[in-house]
Amino acid sequence: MARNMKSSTCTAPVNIAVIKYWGKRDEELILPTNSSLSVTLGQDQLRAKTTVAIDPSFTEDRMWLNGKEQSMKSARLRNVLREIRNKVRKRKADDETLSWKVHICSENNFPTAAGLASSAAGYACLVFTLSKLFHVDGDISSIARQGSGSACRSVYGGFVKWVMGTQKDGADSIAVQVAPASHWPELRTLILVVSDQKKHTSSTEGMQTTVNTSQLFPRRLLGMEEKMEQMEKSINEKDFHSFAELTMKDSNQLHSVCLDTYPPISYMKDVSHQIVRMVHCLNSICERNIVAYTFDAGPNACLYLLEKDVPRVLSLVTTFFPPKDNNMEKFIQGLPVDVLPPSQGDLAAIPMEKQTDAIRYIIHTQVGADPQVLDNSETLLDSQGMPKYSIE
Ligand SMILES: Nc1ncnc2c1ncn2[C@@H]1O[C@H](COP(=O)(O)OP(=O)(O)OP(=O)(O)O)[C@@H](O)[C@H]1O
Ligand SMILES: C[C@@](O)(CCOP(=O)(O)OP(=O)(O)O)CC(=O)O
Repeated sequence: MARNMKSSTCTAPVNIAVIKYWGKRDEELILPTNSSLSVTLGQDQLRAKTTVAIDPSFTEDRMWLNGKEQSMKSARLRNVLREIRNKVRKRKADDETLSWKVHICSENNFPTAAGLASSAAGYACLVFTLSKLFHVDGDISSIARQGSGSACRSVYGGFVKWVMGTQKDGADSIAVQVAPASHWPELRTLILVVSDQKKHTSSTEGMQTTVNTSQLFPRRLLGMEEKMEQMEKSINEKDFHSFAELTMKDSNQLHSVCLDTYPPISYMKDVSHQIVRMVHCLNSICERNIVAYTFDAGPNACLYLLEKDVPRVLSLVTTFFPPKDNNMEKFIQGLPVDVLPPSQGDLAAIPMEKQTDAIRYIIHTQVGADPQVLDNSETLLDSQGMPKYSIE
């Protein structure tokens, strides 16, 4: 009987980098070879939700993800739990809860392990929830980092940089908020989901092969600090044109070093390249950048743009990449938007073939807030500390 059970339930957001993290200098501690910067996305559309419970009667640490029990053998999971318990021990060496086992239950409101940064939201959520349950104060990004590098940026909302740091133990490799979500409320994101299948080469494996084999990679590292400064400036000044240019160039460079990796890694598909073409054609008609693309370790495009340009960009996306059934309500998920037919001028200036069913669906979202603590009524675990909903 779980009599003394204490629990906490929280949510955490996804983040999509505009200056990408790619490469580690320490695999165990997850220390990067360059600093990176991301935009945290809205949790109504993309979030992980996690309940963690502790009780003296639990006999082992257990975890369920999306209704399925997970192995606790994962080194990253164990590292995160160890780091939280170390913080509790530092505060009070004989804290009785240190010997209590944890039950973790988590679910994502979007596809897991499909190139939509579920590991970032998932580990940030786990660490944030553990920190609330164990009353751990101070920086928690360096703990989330040890779950998945990009997770450290999901512990804050708005615009977040992960400072690579120089210390061997990683103490200074932490995430810092550059600006809150309220700084640039007009910024929007359209995630064009080309595939939500598991990717062929994981980010972890791909970046290590790049570090070991790419001759272009050291050249990339030389320019990173300057790019970080330029990106921070473009965000502080809300200079969309520069923000977009830096974002697209960094994505292109990441995928170039992936191709320069041996054997080569190619995450983008034909449709990804068509999206790139469409964006450049549109920006060229406008004589300035009104939309930017960025691609992570998969073919899905993440477009950044301003609210006023969403209808125009969506009219082109839905014209060139329409869904099979023409059901726009199902096709465009998230923030509401009116889809209008494209202008004749835009159509004439963008010489592209229509490709039906190449994009599966679109998620329309905006810059989002910090992780959130939820009310106890939102718990995913029952009074015995077992998942409330169906488990496989
Ligand atoms: N809510 C969650 N809580 C804890 N761990 C999670 C959660 N969601 C995902 N994970 C962990 O992240 C793994 C998926 O990470 P993976 O890098 O393969 O995919 P992704 O993060 O969705 O894609 P990408 O990193 O390319 O954006 C899962 O197998 C699980 O270990
Ligand atoms: C392309 C990226 O999304 C790579 C993310 O890599 P991960 O954070 O998933 O890798 P690990 O630290 O090995 O877990 C770029 C980014 O998010 O900055």
